[in-house]
Amino acid sequence: MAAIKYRLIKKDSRTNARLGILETPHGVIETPVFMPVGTQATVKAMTPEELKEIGATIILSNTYHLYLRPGHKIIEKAGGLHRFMNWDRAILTDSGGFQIFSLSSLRKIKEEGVEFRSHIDGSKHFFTPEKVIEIQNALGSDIIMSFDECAPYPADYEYVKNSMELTIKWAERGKKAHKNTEKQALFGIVQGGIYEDLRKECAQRLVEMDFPGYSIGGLSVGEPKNVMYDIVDLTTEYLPENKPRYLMGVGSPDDLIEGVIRGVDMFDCVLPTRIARNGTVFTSKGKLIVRDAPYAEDFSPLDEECDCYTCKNYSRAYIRHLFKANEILAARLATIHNLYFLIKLMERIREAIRQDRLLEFKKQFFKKYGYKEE
Ligand SMILES: O=c1[nH]cnc2cc3nc(NCCN4CCOCC4)[nH]c3cc12
Repeated sequence: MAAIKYRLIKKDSRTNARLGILETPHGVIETPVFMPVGTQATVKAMTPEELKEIGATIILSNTYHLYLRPGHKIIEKAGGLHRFMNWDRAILTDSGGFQIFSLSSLRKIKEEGVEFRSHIDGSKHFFTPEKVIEIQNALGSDIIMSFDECAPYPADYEYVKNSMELTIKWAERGKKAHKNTEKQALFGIVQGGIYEDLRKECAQRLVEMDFPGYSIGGLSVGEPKNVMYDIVDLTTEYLPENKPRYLMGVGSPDDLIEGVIRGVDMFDCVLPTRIARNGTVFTSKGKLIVRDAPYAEDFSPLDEECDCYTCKNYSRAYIRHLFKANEILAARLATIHNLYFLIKLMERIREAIRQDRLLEFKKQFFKKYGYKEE
C-alpha cells in the first residue's frame, strides 16, 4: 500500500484546475491546498490547536534546519516529528537542497553530494541524496522530497542542463535509498530553469521513475511572474493527471489562483507568516500595513469580510498598538489572520472549481483585491 493516495475529483471545464483528495497516514487533505511553513518544527507564533482551528491540514518542515538543530536523531528519539511538535495531521519536509543554496555560506557541489557550512555555527557538513532520505525517514514526515539542486535565476542553459542532470541522478539515488515507502511518499522535483526542453526532459525522466507525486522546483527564485506561470503551464503538461503537483515556495494570493488554474494542487510559502510578523496583513481589498498611522483610531477589524479569531475580536487600532509596543501578541494575531486568509482562499477556490466558476471567481477576487488581470 502506498503512503499517499491522490484522487482527482473534478477537472475545471475551462482551465487546468483540479479538485482532488489526498489521503495520507495523518489525515485527508482537500486539494488545491496551501501548506503553512513550520521550518524549525513550529509554524511561527501558532500552536497546533490554532492551526487546526484555522483549517490547516498539512504543514511544512525542513530537513536542513532540523538536521542542524536539534538534530534528526533527537527528533527520532522523541518518536518522530509529529510527536515532537505535537502535530497529528500531515507533514511535508523539504529536502534541504534549496536551503543549502539560500542559507549556508561555503558549499561545494559534486556528483556525490554537497559540502556546506552550517549557517548557525559554520560547522562543515556533507549532504548526499541518501543522507537526506535517511534524515527524512528519521523525522517521519508523510511526504518527503528528493535531494535536488535549485538552479539560481538567471542561469545559462549549460549550467541548468548540468544541474538538471544532477537532480535526476540524485532522484534515482534517493528513490533507491528510501525504504519506508509504505509510510512516507517520496516526491520527485522537476528542475530545468526557464528552458522548455530541459523542463520537458526532466519531467519525463522523473515520471518514468514513477514517484507518488511531483514538485515543480526552481521557481519563485526571482523570475518574473509571467515566466513562472509559463514554466508551470508547460511542466504540468508532462506530469500525470492522477498524481499531485506541488509548486514549491508559492505564494501570494494571485500566484495561488494562477497556479491552480495551471494545474497545481499543493503550495507552500513563508510569505503569510513572515509579513504578518512585520505588520502587513492580507485583506479582501489588498494588503494593509496595520502598523501605519492611519489605523491608530480605526476600530474596524483587519478585514470586514473575514471571520477569523483576530477579525472577530480585535480592531486595527488595537493590533497597530501591539505592533508599535512590540508586543508578542501582535505577531500572533496577524499570523492567525494571514494563514486563515490563504487557507480560506483555497477553500473558496475549491468551491469555485466545484461550481465550474473558477475564472469568474478569479475576476471578482482580482478586482476587489486590486490585482490587474494577466
Ligand atoms: O527547487 C526547489 N527545490 C526544493 N525546495 C525549493 C524551495 C523553494 N522555495 C522557493 N521560493 C521561496 C520564495 N519565498 C517567497 C517569499 O519570501 C521568501 C522566499 N523556491 C523554491 C524552490 C525549491
